[in-house]
Amino acid sequence: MILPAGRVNGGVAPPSFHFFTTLSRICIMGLPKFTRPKGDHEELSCNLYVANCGPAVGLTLDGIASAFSSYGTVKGVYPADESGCRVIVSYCDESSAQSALKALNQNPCRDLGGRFLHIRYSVERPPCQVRGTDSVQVYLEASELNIPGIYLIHDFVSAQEEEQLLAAVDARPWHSLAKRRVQHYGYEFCYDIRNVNTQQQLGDLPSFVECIFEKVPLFRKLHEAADISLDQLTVNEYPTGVGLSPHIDTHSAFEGSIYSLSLSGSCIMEFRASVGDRDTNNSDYSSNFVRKAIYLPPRSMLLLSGEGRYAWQHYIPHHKVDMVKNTMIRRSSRRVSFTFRKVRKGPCQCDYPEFCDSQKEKQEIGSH
Ligand SMILES: O=C(O)CCC(=O)C(=O)O
Ligand SMILES: [Fe+2]
Repeated sequence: MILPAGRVNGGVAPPSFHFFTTLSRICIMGLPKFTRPKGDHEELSCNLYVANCGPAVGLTLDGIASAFSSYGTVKGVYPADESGCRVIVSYCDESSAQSALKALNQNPCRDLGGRFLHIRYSVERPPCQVRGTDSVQVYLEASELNIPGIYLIHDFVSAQEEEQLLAAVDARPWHSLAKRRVQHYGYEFCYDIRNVNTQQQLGDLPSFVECIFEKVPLFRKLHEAADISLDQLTVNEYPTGVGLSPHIDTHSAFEGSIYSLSLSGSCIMEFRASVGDRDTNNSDYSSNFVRKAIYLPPRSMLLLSGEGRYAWQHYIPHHKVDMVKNTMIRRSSRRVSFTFRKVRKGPCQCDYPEFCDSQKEKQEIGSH
């Protein structure tokens, strides 16, 4: 089923929705109006910045509000950022905030399971940040992204198929990378050269992926080249909060269509493309890039093709909580993705030479 805009995960609340809140009252573009003070600034305020506290450490915003209400009337509790472990507690008056800070800062909080809180008076976020320099609009539908060649189908596999696919990979050996685990089928992907060794075939893709292949033609309605034969599979297992650095899958390694199925947990995937002059000394994610993001719920299948595959970098931010349409979605204990690709046998001849290692190589040889 392809999901209509405005619903998350088929309208069914995933477990992480226990931890969501509406931020629109105090947020602009997803960033709260109040933030952590810089240095040792200690000016009395009705708003407290509370660290080591929030949905990512198992506390609900309601539970936090209730614990802080012992010291005065709490107007609201809001995520301070996307980490899920820092909140703003807003009181009606400064004296309540002062009492709470004195009682709870660096002390175990009995009403929050004995948790040690780190509390400061909060300050107003500078106006440039309130405008949201680091926030990026997260869409639910690929069509809203407006990047040619990117498609998403929700509920691509059933909950039962998801369970079977996870059981199948969990019964096989994982290979540990620094922050996540992987399995490779068909051909091994070598991270040091960001390419595959085409001389070394690992065998056919395993039979447990047949239920996925049967449904790939569903993409034909969206994209005419959808029935390409895929021969390489990388399974990634990301623990909570682990993401993936910005990259374009090497053109010379894989052909045009890349499919990625999300299982077990959700994440947001961001896309970025450089605009104007690129400042090579500035590696800041938000500088000189146009950025867009899409929410990938469990059981959804993403297709990267054309411009979206060849010219846009994709990556998964390292967040424990994703902000989606003013809703906080806590990442679950793991996300497992199945990325299917077709190994390229000759050089890439795409229309994006600027991003193409095959065509750059040719230019370099030509200029010698
Ligand atoms: O986990 C995903 O969905 C994406 C993986 C990916 O981009 C890659 O392996 O190149
Ligand atoms: Fe990728």
